[in-house]
Amino acid sequence: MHSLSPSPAIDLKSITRTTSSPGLKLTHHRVGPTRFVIQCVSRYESANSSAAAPTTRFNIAAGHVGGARHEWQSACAILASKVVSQQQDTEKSGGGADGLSNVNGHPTLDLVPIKESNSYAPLPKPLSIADLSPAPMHGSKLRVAYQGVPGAYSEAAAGKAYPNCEAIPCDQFEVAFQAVELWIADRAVLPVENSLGGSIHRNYDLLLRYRLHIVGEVQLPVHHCLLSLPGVRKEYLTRVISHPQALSQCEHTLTKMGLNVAREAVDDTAGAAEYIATNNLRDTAAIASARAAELYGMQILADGIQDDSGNVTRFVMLAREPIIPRTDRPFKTSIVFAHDKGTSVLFKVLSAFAFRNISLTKIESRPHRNRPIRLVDDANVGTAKHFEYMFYVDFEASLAEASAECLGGATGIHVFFEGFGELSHGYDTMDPLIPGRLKLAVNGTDRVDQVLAKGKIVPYRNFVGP
Ligand SMILES: O=C(O)C(=O)C[C@]1(C(=O)O)C=C[C@@H](O)C=C1
Repeated sequence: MHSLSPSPAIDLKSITRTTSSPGLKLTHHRVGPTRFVIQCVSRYESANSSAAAPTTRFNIAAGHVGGARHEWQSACAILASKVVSQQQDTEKSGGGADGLSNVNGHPTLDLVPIKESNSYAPLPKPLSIADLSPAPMHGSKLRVAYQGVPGAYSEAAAGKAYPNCEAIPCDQFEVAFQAVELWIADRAVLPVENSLGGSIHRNYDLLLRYRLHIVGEVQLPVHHCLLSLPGVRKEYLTRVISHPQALSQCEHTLTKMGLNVAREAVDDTAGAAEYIATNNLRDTAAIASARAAELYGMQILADGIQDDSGNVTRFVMLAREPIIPRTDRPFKTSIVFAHDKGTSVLFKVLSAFAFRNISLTKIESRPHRNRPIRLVDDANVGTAKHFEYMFYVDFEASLAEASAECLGGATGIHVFFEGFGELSHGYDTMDPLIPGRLKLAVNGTDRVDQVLAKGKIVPYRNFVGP
């Protein structure tokens, strides 16, 4: 599996255009093969080095839920100035233009002409009021980032969440977060859990690192197919590749089909199909959607191979701005907290919800990044007694409702965040209280708002079923 770790910051480096893989034989022409690739530098933040680490490709093929590629080009207007300034930095530092003008063998998309070193650098385009509105910046379509390539379930989820949007594929979850933060995309739609495979922890962790807000959710029934190159029979297969969630969602069915062959994890389901088509692999099958079969010229060897016909994935819709909590319709709210007394007081915290008749719809725990282990002998040193966690809780109430608003105040328990990771990317604990931040009280005496501004709250839009 291709992943970024540990938590690199990604800077835009260049924008290039590629054409479809030469080996790929498409049997149709629905998807134009041009793809824009934003190349990023992953800056690994270690104590002794801020050196640029290996580059990360940021794939953006425009508009597969709708929208034309040239619109994407204009959508990059603001980014273009950043690209150019970074190019010039590189040139100044002796890096030359090679790495930028020829990335992975692909010619650069010259969005902005590169000037001679003695000419004026292009000034950044000033933001206009339109740039600051939550509406799409360029053109009429909302641009929605998702992880994967066209044909991925996440692309379908983006289309379900925002019909007629321009879906923007990203090669990693983190890139989708970055795309929204950098205004390349207006929204991101990312999976957080599946009814068979469980939570997608990576996205829970990323929610804490980035300043995006959950503004809604969609549920997508996931119907898997087993795909191979045309003419390939099941008996020829030595390997099945797919996204790890998809592999786990089909495990029993594959075994029942007698496919006791190697399983290999790749970044996304449709990417697995694309990989097989590109490399003409006749011994490998992919688990992916029927749409991926169509896009990459694959045959469907078996349909509906998920272990449970009710296989559903829940995706969150992310935006730069939170929605304002209201009471005119049912709301769902999501919070994440750690407790200074540790995990042992979890029951007390949760009882605050029970006392107010607020239903919890999900609780998820993740390791506490800053204090993963609590030492609890007399001096609070010595033997590790238990692990510490952060808790993600979804509950059915709007923060505008009195019951939820006074939630923290009534717990009498000090619930707070201790800065998570890089504050520049995560939540600034010194931020003033803004709508959408949890108001939790501290033992009745402290200034509630100030302390509770440390809590992160991400309200959902009204929850509507699948
Ligand atoms: O690979 C894809 O097609 C995805 O959209 C990713 C993903 C996931 O991350 O869980 C989404 C839905 C399915 O459950 C399987 C995979």
